[in-house]
Amino acid sequence: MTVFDRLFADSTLSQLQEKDARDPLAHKRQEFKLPQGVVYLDGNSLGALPLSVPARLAHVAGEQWGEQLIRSWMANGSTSVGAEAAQDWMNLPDRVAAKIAPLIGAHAHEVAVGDSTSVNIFKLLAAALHMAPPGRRVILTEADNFPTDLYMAQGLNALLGGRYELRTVPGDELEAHLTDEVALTLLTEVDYRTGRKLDLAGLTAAARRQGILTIWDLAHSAGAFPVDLNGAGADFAVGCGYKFLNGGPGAPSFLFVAARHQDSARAFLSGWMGHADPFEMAREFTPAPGARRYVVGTPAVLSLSALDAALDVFADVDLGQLRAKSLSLTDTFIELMTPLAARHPLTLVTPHNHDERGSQVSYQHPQAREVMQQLIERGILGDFRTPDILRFGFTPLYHSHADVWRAVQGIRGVLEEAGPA
Ligand SMILES: Cc1ncc(COP(=O)(O)O)c(C=O)c1O
Ligand SMILES: Nc1c(O)cccc1C(=O)C[C@H](N)C(=O)O
Repeated sequence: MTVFDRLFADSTLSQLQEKDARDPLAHKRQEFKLPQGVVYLDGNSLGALPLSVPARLAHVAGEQWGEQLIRSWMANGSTSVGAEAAQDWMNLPDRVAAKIAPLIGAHAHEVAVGDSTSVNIFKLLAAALHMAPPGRRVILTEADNFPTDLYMAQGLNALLGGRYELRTVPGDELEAHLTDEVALTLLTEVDYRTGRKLDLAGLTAAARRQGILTIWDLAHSAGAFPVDLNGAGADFAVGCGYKFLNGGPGAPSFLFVAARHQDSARAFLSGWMGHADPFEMAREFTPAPGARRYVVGTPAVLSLSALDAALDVFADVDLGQLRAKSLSLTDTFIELMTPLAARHPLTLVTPHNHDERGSQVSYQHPQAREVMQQLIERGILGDFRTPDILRFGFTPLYHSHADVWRAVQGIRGVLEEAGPA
C-alpha cells in the first residue's frame, strides 16, 4: 500500500473518527443544519444555519411584528422612551453587542452592532483620522487587504480632499513601516485569500510605541478563535456577523471602540439611534453612552434577531477548545492533502506555523476556478478567489475530522480524474 493509498484507507478514517469521539466540541454540530451529502467548507464566507434561528425569526415576525406591532420597540408597549422603559427592539443592538464582546476581548460598552463591515470601517477610519496627531498623513494597510477595506479608505480620503497617503505594503513588511508618519493602521487579522494570521498583539504593541492608532478587521477571526482586543491594547476593530458568528446572510456587523477613546472618537455618522435619548427628538446630537453612539439608524431587527439567536451557540463554548479544534482540523487537512500536492499542481499558501494560521486552508492551482466548480458539483463546498486560489474554511463548531477526510476524498477524485500533473 503506497503512502498515498494509506492516507485514504478506511483505517485512516477510523483513526479520525476516534479523534472525533474524543472531541469536546463534537456535540455542538447538533445545533446546526448541515445538508446531507455536502461537506460545507465555506463558513468563512457564510456560516451554517444555527437550528435556533428559524424559530426565533418566526416569533419576531409573527408575534412581535405581527401581533405587537409598534409596541415591540419597547417591552412596556409604549413608544415614548421613559427612563424606566425596559426596551426590547430598541436595545436589541446592545444585547447582541454584549454577546459578541467576550468573543473579542472587549467590554459590552465598547461594542456596537449594526450596518455592514464596510460602513463600520468608514465610521472608524473617520473617527481615528480625526483623532490622529496633526501632520500624520499615512494610512498603512496591506496591498492584499480585502478590497472593501481599501475602497473605504480611498473613498474617505477623497472626501477629505486626498490629504492622506494610503500606503499599501506586503504583510511581512508592515512592522518596518510603523513610523511617525503613520496616522493609523487598517489591517485584517486573517487574510481572506491565504488564511495567514497576522500577529495582532505584536503589531498593535509596535504601532502604539509609535503613537499609531490601530483598526483591526476581524471578519475571519471573531468566532473562529479567541481574540483579545483589550489585552493587545487595540484601539478599534470591526467584524462580520455572517461568517464564523453564523448570523445569516447580510447579518449586521460589529465595531469596537476602546473605552479610552470613546469621548474623542467622534461618531461622524451621528444618527438618531446613536443619540442619548432618540425619542427626545432634540435638534442637536448628544451621543449615547459608550459604543451605542456608533449605532446610526433604525436597527435591522429581523437580521439582529437571527444574529442574537446564533450567538447563543457560543454561550457554553471554551474558546481555547475552539482554537485547538480549528488547528486540529486544518492540520489534518494539510496532512491528507500533502500526497495530492505531490502529484498535482497544488501549492499550499496557508502557513504551517499555527501562530500564523486562521481557520482556513488555501491552495494555488492553475485551474482553481474549474476545480472548485467540479468540487461544488460533488458536494465539497469550498470557494474560489482570484487569481488562482482554492479556499477551504473550517468551522470548529460544526466540522469533524471525518468531514476533512471526506473533503480530501472528493478533491482526490476531481484531481485524479484530471490525471497527475
Ligand atoms: C476581511 C473582510 N472585510 C470585510 C468584508 C465584507 O464586508 P461587508 O460585510 O461590508 O460586505 C469581508 C467579506 O465579506 C472580508 O473578508
Ligand atoms: N461577504 C460575502 C458576501 O456578502 C456575499 C458573497 C460572498 C462573500 C464573501 O465570501 C466575501 C468574503 N469576505 C471573502 O472572504 O471573500
